[in-house]
Amino acid sequence: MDREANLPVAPGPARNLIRPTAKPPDTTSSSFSSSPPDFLRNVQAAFKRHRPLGTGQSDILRPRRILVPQREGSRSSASNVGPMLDTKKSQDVVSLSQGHMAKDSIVGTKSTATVMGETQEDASITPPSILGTTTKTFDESLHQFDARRDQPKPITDCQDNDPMASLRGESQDPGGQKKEMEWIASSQVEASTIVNHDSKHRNFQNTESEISLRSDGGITSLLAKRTTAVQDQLHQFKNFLSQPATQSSVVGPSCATTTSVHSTSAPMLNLTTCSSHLHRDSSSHVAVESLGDFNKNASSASQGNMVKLSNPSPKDTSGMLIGQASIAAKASNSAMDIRMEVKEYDLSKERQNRVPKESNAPENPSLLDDKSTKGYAGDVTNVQSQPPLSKNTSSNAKLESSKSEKQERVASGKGTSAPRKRNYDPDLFFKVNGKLYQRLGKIGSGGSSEVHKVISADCTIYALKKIKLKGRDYATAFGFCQEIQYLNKLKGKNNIIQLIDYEVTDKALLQEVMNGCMSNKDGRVKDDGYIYMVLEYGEIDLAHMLSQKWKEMDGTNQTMDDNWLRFYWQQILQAVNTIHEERIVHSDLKPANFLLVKGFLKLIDFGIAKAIMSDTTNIQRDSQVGTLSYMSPEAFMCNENDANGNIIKCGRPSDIWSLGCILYQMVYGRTPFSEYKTFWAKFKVITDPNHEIIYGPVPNPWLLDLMKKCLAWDRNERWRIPQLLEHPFLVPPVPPCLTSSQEQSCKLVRLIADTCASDQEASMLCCQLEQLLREPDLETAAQLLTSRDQQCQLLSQMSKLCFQLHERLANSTG
Ligand SMILES: Nc1ncnc2c1ncn2[C@@H]1O[C@H](COP(=O)(O)OP(=O)(O)OP(=O)(O)O)[C@@H](O)[C@H]1O
Repeated sequence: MDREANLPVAPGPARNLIRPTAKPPDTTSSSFSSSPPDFLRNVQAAFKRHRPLGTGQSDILRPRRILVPQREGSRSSASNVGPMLDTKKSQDVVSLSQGHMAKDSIVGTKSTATVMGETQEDASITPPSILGTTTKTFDESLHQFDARRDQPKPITDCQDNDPMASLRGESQDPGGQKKEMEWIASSQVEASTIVNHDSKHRNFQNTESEISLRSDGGITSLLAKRTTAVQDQLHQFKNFLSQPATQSSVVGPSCATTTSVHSTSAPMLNLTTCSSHLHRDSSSHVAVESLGDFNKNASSASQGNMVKLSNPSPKDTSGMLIGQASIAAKASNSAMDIRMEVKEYDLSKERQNRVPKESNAPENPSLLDDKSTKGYAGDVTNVQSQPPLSKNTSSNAKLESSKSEKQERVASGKGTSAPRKRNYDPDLFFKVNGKLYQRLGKIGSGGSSEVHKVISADCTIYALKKIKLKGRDYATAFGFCQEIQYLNKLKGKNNIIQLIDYEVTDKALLQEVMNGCMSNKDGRVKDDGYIYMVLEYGEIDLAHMLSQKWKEMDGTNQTMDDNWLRFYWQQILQAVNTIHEERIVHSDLKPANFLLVKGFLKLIDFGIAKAIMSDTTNIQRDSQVGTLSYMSPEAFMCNENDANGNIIKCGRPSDIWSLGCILYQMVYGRTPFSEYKTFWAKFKVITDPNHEIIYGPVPNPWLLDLMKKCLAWDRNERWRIPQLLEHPFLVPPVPPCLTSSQEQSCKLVRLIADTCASDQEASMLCCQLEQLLREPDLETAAQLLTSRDQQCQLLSQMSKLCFQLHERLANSTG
């Protein structure tokens, strides 16, 4: 299904827009300049873009993209949070290898991903700031823990009765009473591992673990036997938190909006998110709620399936109970619909509220530690710790992990005897250039990569793009590395997503890219190499913003608000202008590649961008690239000969066409060729110079003109961005003072328009006529008085419009 097909359709008459009629593709004619064999060759080559790993390789050095019929819908839906929706997944990304016949063809099928406000996973979590000293203190605490953990501890199998108890927040003390969990931080655990127990397949996308930090001094041991696994956890936290924190001031004292995740992505609440409740309902939902709601929810939580977590008092120095709880193996992936909610709360207020409540807590750390040690009778590991909230804050903390895989490892003794190769769990963390980033959930996956939401040690949320190199041919890997180059080049440009850090594990490959040459053109990357890119995090992409906007307007008579359009269109233009000025052609412009970061659109995904050589204004691509619905005619025919025998090249105008498609979609809720469903139909109609794009009526004729300026079939006729930025739609001309006769004429036309308001086409004609009367020519008004031709042209335009209007009205009344 077309990506745009997922978008809400603008109601035709209600919006006073004429929907372009779905014209069946003309299968008999094509303007494509190739001869028939060439045509076939092109088309076959077009299908060759998908190169699964391990297939035959090319000796031509080129970056390639693969056709992605359907992307995984990792972004879950919900209603109440600003969503980050993965509309992009539903798009066809097509790369057409030029001049190569391919046996295997991939039809540009479209995904059926729903895009209408369906996710809330990506609502940003804004953690509270952490003082550097806090981190240090926490680190010290971990050291203390490290010292103690080596001492033998009795292991009690207190969990066997109910392995879910911990997850649900039920600790089973000797009296059998359930205890509340006072403070929790959750981390991911492999749901699929839990469910399937497939030791080979360690796909942690569907996982979630919980690490809960308890300040409840009365909690008895739940998890004592997993001391070694706990050590792993602590090591990870220790490493994570001991990383230099440079940007903690970025985040404010209030933390976290709401996050909801389904099984494919499981964002975790980091330790510094302070306080939360973990709620798991009977249908396997896990929710983390704010402390602000703690009391409110206490009663319901105590009725079974809720784990409550709260921020310890700042003065409360306490021990850290660490353990792991296994998640019941009976849970299935499909049933594992994990939902975490972290609601914003005011940390200082929270502290004020909590202090009296916890006034009974021992203030002497040693006392508490002592008590903890005694109280848990060696069943648990106690750590005198200060939580990372403030330097005066500490907690009884209990870390729980429900990673059954790890438990197995620990149980089998491997965890303790095997030498530790890594000091972090790769399932919970990414390490880029020595810095750890904790996984919060998978944002999505592109044709070649997967992108994760992560949090750094200084509590900043980033997007981490991970590209697997193994098995890819070197040319492709080379292309991936080039994205880094472009992003480096675009550093500091505020309308381009910023690359914070990166690592290419295959250093030789990166070196070659940086040197601009590639020695190993043949062969595939054998080593288990990856590219990691730490990027600014975008909250929502334009595709989903659009779908939301249309959804809001659904059922109303409104048309797309001109000011909304102007606001974002200008940002889109400026972003693309930035790269064009740097002589970079993006080649895959589409709404999904514009991300909203702190209220402004930024351009992403330079995976197939190309630099324009200094001696030419166009680039000759080795492959044709883009996403079908936004691909320019020349992108389909790249490197072919045009009617004049010139080689067709893709340059900046190709991006302008894509921008025209985006604007069209912003105005009408669908792309210009959305009615042509198959690759073939699109190919044919887009490459046909005689095909007329149908524009529905719009209240502002400048808007119509703007779309036409971008979607001119002839690339030389398309406007460039500097012109577009000055277009009257963005910079409306001061309305001229009309003469009385002009005013009279306009009134007359408006009268006619009023009488035929239900006839959209007639309304549009009236609109255009009035525009001509008000300001005769959109482009050459200045020349009008001096050019007889222009005057004649204007008159003929007017008479043409009058004639059409006359015909229209005559037909409708007849
Ligand atoms: N910085 C970011 N912040 C938030 N989400 C991001 C970020 N970068 C990428 N994404 C999301 O991750 C997904 C894939 O990203 P991206 O487009 O960069 O990958 P790709 O492999 O190049 O995709 P494709 O080539 O298929 O367009 C998209 O859904 C995109 O919205």
